[in-house]
Amino acid sequence: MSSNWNPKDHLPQDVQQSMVNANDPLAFYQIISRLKIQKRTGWLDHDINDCESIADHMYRMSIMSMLIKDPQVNKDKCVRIALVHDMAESLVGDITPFDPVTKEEKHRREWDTIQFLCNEFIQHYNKDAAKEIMDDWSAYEHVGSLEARYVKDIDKYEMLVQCFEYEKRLNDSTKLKQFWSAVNSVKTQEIQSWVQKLLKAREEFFQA
Ligand SMILES: Nc1nc2c(ncn2[C@H]2C[C@H](O)[C@@H](COP(=O)(O)O)O2)c(=O)[nH]1
Ligand SMILES: [Mn+2]
Repeated sequence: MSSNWNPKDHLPQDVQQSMVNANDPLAFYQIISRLKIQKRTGWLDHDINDCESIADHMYRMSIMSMLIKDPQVNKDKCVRIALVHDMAESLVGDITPFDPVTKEEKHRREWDTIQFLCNEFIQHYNKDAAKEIMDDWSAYEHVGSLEARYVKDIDKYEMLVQCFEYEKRLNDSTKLKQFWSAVNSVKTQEIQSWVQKLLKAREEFFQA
């Protein structure tokens, strides 16, 4: 059953729709600044309070996308998809698979939010950019292209690299074990090869 959750109710205090100015994209930039501040819930739920932000996660994903070797893949498209895929979390927040929000409700909130950002903010300044961002976000959400498939895999891989970094800091290979089930979600051969190398590095670290 969907709630009455609405993106308009979650705008930052200093940003209102009334501030939208066709010649100034500032209001949108103030909304997405939330991504730089909002920490990733999965780590907070495991008491890692000085953890990465949503923007940190998307930044490293975009760099990882630049290193894809598969000649069939448009890497620039992957970089774009990586940079927009969690943009709706600026208003929705970072919902984990363990939060009491159904997949359908999470999708509805994120879909309503990306539409809101594109139609009520970005479009007034740059119509083409609004369409491109909407298309790139939708490609990720529906895994609508080979590029989206790679970015879905890199989303999980980046999380696992971050997980290993926290495990090394804590010198603990059990506290964050839950995250490693994501290994099975990685479908492309190239990113799966990155995952296997990561698993080997983790095994060696905790065997030493
Ligand atoms: N507690 C867990 N949290 C998890 C797990 N897998 C992902 N997550 C977290 C990571 C993010 O905070 C959030 C969603 O990430 P997206 O990049 O997909 O938006 O969910 C897990 O196994 N356990
Ligand atoms: Mn993500």
